[in-house]
Amino acid sequence: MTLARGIYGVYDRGGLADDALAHVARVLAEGLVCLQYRDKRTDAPDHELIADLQALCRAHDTRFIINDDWRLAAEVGADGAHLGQSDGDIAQARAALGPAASLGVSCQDRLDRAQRALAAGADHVSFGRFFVSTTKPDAPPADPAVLTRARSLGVPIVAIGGINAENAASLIAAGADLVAVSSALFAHADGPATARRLRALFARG
Ligand SMILES: Cc1ncc(COP(=O)(O)OP(=O)(O)O)c(N)n1
Ligand SMILES: Cc1ncsc1CCOP(=O)(O)O
Ligand SMILES: [Mg+2]
Repeated sequence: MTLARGIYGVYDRGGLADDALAHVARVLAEGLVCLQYRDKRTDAPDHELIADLQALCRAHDTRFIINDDWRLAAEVGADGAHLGQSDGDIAQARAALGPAASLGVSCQDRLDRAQRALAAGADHVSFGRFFVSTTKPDAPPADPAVLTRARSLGVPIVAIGGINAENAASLIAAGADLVAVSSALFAHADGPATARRLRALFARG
């Protein structure tokens, strides 16, 4: 299913003091296209938390996406998965998740990676990081010009990395259809206000 333009939330387990579901609900109430569950702390998925997040997403008409592990995404009936360059086989993921699933792939600043991902079955591609990220400090930097070049691919383009309400406009202007945001939404008390401001950027067209 094609992702609409807007906010792509990344709920990162490691960045949160606790699993503040009430905060997540307030952010979702501002209108997110999708929410990714990302947990780099353990290989053992927290099924209770996943179920809670999934239920919140359903209630807010937000697609629920699992990072790294397409098997887990299939097992819990998520709406999709996000795979990095070494997170498994994209064609296998598409076959397991079905044609309606949202399947995204990280391409850093490489259009050739995006082309390969789309040929293998991805339906959207992600570039970045564009700004310094506390969530993934070692992510390699990318130039926003890649977003403009990626428009030629004709699929939803996601930008990620250190994005907040102050710096997102430049990435949207460069060609991003979605901004993937973690800490500015989920590790700060003003996350709901940030979501409101980000949405307003997309409403401008
Ligand atoms: C929307 C989105 N884009 C990129 C990433 C990064 O994925 P990856 O390169 O596999 O790194 P990890 O997030 O797994 O550390 C992402 N998660 N989401
Ligand atoms: C997963 C990931 N991949 C590149 S940057 C990043 C982290 C995004 O989180 P934040 O919005 O807090 O920088
Ligand atoms: Mg990954």
